[in-house]
Amino acid sequence: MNALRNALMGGKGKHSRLLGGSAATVAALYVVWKWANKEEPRGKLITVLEDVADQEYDVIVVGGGTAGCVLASRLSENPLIKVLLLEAGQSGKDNPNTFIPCAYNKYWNSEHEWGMFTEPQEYATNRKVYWPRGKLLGGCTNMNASMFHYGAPSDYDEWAKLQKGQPGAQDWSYSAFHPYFNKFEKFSPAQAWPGVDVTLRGAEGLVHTGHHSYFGPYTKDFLKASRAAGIEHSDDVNTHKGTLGVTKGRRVTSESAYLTPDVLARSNLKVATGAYVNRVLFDGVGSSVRAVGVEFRDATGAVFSCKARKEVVLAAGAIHTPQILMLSGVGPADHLKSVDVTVVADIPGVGSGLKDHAVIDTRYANKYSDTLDYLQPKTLGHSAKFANALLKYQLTGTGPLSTNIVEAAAFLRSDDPALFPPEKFTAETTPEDTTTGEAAPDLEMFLSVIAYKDSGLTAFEYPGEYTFGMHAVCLRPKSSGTIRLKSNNPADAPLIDPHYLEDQNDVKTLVRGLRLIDATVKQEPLASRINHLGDTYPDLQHDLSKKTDAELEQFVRENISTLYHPACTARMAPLADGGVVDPFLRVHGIPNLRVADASVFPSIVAGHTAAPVYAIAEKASDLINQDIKIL
Ligand SMILES: Cc1cc2nc3c(=O)[nH]c(=O)nc-3n(C[C@H](O)[C@H](O)[C@H](O)COP(=O)(O)OP(=O)(O)OC[C@H]3O[C@@H](n4cnc5c(N)ncnc54)[C@H](O)[C@@H]3O)c2cc1C
Repeated sequence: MNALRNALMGGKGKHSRLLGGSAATVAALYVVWKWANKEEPRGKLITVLEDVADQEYDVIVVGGGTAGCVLASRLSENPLIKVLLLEAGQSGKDNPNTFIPCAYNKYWNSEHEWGMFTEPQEYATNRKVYWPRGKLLGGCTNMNASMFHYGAPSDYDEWAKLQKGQPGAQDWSYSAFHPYFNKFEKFSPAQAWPGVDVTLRGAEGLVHTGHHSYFGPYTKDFLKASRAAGIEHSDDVNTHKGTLGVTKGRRVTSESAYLTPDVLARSNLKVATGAYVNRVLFDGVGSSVRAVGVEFRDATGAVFSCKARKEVVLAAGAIHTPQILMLSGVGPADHLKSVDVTVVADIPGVGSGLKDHAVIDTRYANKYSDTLDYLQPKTLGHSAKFANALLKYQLTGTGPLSTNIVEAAAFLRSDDPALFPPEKFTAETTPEDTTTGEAAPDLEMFLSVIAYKDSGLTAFEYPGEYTFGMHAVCLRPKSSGTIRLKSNNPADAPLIDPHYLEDQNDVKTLVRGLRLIDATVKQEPLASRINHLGDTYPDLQHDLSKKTDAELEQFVRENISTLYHPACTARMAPLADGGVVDPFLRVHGIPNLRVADASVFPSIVAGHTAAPVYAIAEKASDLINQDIKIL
């Protein structure tokens, strides 16, 4: 109940007030009443850590996020395997910020979010960029934008190639890995989008996907304007060309999909929340080092441990997995020594190779009052609209609150001559081809149902009531960064340094993205939407076409933000190539320590990252089952 009240009234975040006005309060009370009458059983989550400490398990999974819930659920299907899942956060299942698709930014700066910022970014005017990450069962699937995307097939063929013939390498090629996407997915076709080939999509999985139930007029205009700008339409979310949002009205998280009450009732599975893992414990030296357990703490700092008979699997995400590895003595020896951590295995690639999708956000004043600015009410009119939307959502699970904020997106190539004709775009402004194949993108463009700045953390200057945002994403960044330890204290957040825009190619790609945004908003029917009263506001970008490339570059450097897709910090690759795990996801030299989350991406996919993480976790569960041989 508290969670619902916090969500509606804005929680702790300084810019997270969602509801205001008396009409909205009536609706909120109604929702509270409905809510009080429909709580589901929570299953057996363990919050007193003494209840799981000092015991032995076959497999300990560290981090109950996107991948961790899949692993715990799949591994415990075998009643003979005793599994422990340790998650720092709490359950997100009953939190309205989780299940209302558009409410995810209400988690920003809350107790359920890690609240991290990057180091000052040298090539981005020394700004620290906010990096929200879920601290909840289900991890970032509680707060992602629900855009469901397999990524380009050739991205996975590249993954296989980067393994350089190690055993198991070919199992990561798209044809071999694709069944794991199908395994987790349950796709619901929609009449309005007949172009999806359902035979390529999963039908029996636990994660429900489909076209979004809310699709506003501004998004229809975006699709028409995109076509007029030369972008081909695609009904299928999972080609390189076009994509539309996902779940129907209610968000699916890896917790809600995989840790159902039936799964939690299994006697061989324990799921502990509020458990912060400090480090992996080892036995042996040199080539005989084995993971034998983990040490963890509760919120008061009390320390516990437990033993792993067979394996420890790290699934703490692309920031915390390398942190835990390094705190455990697995990482670049020089760095570990510099923070007084005893080296167990010198693996230079740990925490290196960090990639993220950088995004540049632009803002437009909307002439019509149909965008969803009232999700962050500024006026009484907004509050009344919000109350209506809330009521509709509660009664039907549909309507504006079921938007995922980004209802459509385009995946493109920055060297496409149809979009960037050579007579207008010179060879020197053309980014190098960083894609994995002709049918793979390096640029994404999308429209948001409300304009925002800095992931919504800071307000922008424009007093008008209705806006929309346009955004461009660099999908194949050449810049690459690091996760490093600040100290050997596990409670210290790690140092995040993505080196945004260090490589000029990323800047060129984003400048092209801005040119494309400009060309698209100039097409009808989007062009007619723009309210020219906003032309003079510096925080709106109505004037992109008047800017030189140098000015656009400066705009990119001053405003770059994250699309929240960090990956590649414990890469699957040969040790000599900076790899951390082999194609069986085993840490090089420590065969019973695995990693299964976004850290292991050998290279960043040119798309959204949740789907490949689900698929990795499904595959990892099979790999572990095959190896530990408990029949
Ligand atoms: C705001 C936002 C929007 C996004 N939008 C999209 C989108 O629309 N589509 C898409 O495909 N992807 C999106 N993503 C990215 C996608 O959700 C992530 O790439 C993916 O969920 C990462 O999964 P993971 O298992 O690697 O990590 P996570 O899901 O982050 O899981 C890691 C888990 O480990 C826990 N943990 C960390 N440290 C410890 C510790 N020491 N002890 C115990 N537990 C620990 C965390 O609390 C967390 O639950 C978005 C992400 C965010 C944050």
